[in-house]
Amino acid sequence: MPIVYSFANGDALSSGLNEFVEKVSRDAIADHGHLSIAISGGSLPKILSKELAHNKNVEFSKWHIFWADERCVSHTNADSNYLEVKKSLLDHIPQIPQENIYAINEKFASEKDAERAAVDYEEQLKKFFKNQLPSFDLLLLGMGPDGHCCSLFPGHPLLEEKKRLVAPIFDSPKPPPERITLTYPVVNNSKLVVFVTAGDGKKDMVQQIIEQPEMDLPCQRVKPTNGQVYWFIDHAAAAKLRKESCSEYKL
Ligand SMILES: O=C(O)[C@H](O)[C@@H](O)[C@H](O)[C@H](O)COP(=O)(O)O
Repeated sequence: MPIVYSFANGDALSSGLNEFVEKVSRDAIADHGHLSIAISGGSLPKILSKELAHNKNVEFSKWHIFWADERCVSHTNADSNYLEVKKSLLDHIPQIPQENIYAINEKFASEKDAERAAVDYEEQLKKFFKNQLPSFDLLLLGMGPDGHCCSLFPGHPLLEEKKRLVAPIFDSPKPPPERITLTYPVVNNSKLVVFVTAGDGKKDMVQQIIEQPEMDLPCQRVKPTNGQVYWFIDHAAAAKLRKESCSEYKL
């Protein structure tokens, strides 16, 4: 069962998330010397970085940063998830070694060659995870208004992908159409998955995902084999949830 934390507003949400990520980072570094983290696009990078970008208690030099999904555009294009994380987070944290930042191959992305970009990104994962099925310490995901996460959209054949670690998508209903995405075998091998979403526009979908598990929406397929799912949301996004669906926030 996912654990849902609802915060009074956007600032409180960023603050709770910052504390949580600091703890996950400390625990992972104490356990195996680094934190492997994958981050989605959308509104997440801004919510995440608001406090985290200035957090002096995090050993960022031990971070390895990946993307949960990425759009096939150049690194300087406004649609780039890499650019968004760079601007909001990485540019403020010089301690993260450049070689620990695993962006999509810019050549393939600029050429909109999602197939080669996906193969290349899968190679990056295999290298880092020493040919084992990747198991991120922390996967941070947004939730789309249709219940998608990463670039895994309702009814799309990619929901059934079992072999590839990273898959191309050419017909994303959310623009731009060409993207790459982690697949469920990787998503569900993560140690922790945290969904982050905010705002009134998300309240119906949050309610369906948390309280109507039979709907089989992409976010509901996120069930890590050996990991926990958390939802960090604001009161506006939680407005239609029953009180019992939310837990009291504690570290
Ligand atoms: O690159 C992307 O488009 C995504 O990674 C996508 O999965 C996003 O996280 C959700 O669509 C939520 O986006 P919002 O938080 O902006 O609604």
